[in-house]
Amino acid sequence: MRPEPRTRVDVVALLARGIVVSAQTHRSGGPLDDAATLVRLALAAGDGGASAFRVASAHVVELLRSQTALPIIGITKHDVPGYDVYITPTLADATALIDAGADMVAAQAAPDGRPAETFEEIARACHDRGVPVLADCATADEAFQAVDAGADVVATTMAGYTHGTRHVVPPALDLAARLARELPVPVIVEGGVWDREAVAAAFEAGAHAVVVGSAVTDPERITRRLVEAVPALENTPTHR
Ligand SMILES: CC(=O)N[C@H](C=O)[C@@H](O)[C@H](O)[C@H](O)COP(=O)(O)O
Repeated sequence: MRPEPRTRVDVVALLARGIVVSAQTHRSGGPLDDAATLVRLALAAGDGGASAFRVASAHVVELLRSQTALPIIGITKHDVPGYDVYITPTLADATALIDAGADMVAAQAAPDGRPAETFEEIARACHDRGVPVLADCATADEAFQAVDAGADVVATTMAGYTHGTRHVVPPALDLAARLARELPVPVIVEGGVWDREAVAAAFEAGAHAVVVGSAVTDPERITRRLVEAVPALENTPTHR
């Protein structure tokens, strides 16, 4: 369901004040590690009001594109030996996502370098195709550099997940608030949003949109969280 052509500005505007649902395989080889299943998860989230989707791999983008006109943020995830960057590390990854119909490409800010093209080169190539780029960042410095390199949007995705930010417990609302104050581009809160309070706090911090993944699309974690809340036997009321 290819939408009418959208400008970069249109795509960013379509995300405003929405919940973007990230439908990704959370465990490789798990029961949800299947493109058609992930697309159904995304579409169900769309029925619940998701304003856009974030999905991984050109194949999933293509399948989802055939069934929705809502904006799709595409990523690829793969390890590159010798580098920390794993979210859309190369231009070939970005190009494949655009060819598959992604409205926006998300790529990780990589302060320790990328295997081939720079973030700036990837952003320029996406812009040449009319596609905006989101920078998945861990720190304010990464976000500032990404914007200088052409990022249309920044997200707090990596805060708490890189060597230097292990102390951060997502959602990284302080980071989001600082970025919203200091950057000329919209800021997305992504990572660790599990409840309505976190959604409200993210928008309070100045978020343009909020990306929610596991809390919607990872039944293993959702279930484990509830299972862990079962009281120990001695605290359980006795039934006769
Ligand atoms: C750090 C990293 O690799 N984050 C990934 C980015 O695509 C996904 O694994 C997350 O699920 C996504 O960011 C949404 O976050 P949460 O699942 O916490 O709502």
